[in-house]
Amino acid sequence: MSATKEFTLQEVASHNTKKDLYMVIHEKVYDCTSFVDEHPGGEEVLLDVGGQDGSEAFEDVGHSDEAREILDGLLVGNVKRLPGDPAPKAHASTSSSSASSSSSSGSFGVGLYAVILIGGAIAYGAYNYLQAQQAAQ
Ligand code: HEM
Repeated sequence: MSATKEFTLQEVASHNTKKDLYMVIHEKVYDCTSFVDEHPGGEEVLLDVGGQDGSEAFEDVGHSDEAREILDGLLVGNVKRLPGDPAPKAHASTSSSSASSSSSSGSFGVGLYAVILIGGAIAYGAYNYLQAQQAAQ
């Protein structure tokens, strides 16, 4: 396997049909033609990103290690960025979105505790008040 071949984005973009399907994932070029019919997620999603950068789509699904091994087998080369080409897609989106979702669930947990504590304090205060009222009679 020659993984040293370089493809420009324009070259990758010309391989965008079911019978000839390349895609870029994390700056590497993969020939997915033989895999289209076998993809457990269906051929449609692969054709959608055919000839383009599928890094985000691939990572958003949270593919398994097995999927990454299959990907390794489809490698045909590296991306050659020319001046004026769009910058590589950031990989950070998955980690930042998971961080923000975990922090928001964290603050929900704190809010829940606050509601329980304040509710408890009010109930305790009301109980004491009623006791004092009864004692005064
Ligand atoms: C050549 C690149 C790709 C390979 C080798 C690949 C491989 C796989 C494999 C092996 C699975 C089974 C579950 C797993 O092991 O994670 C899977 C599931 C899936 N893939 Fe991909 N995939 C590729 C690209 C994509 C892209 C670009 C998308 C776009 C959204 C996608 C969407 C999905 C979805 C939605 C599933 C879940 C199917 C289900 O569980 O019903 N895949 N893929």
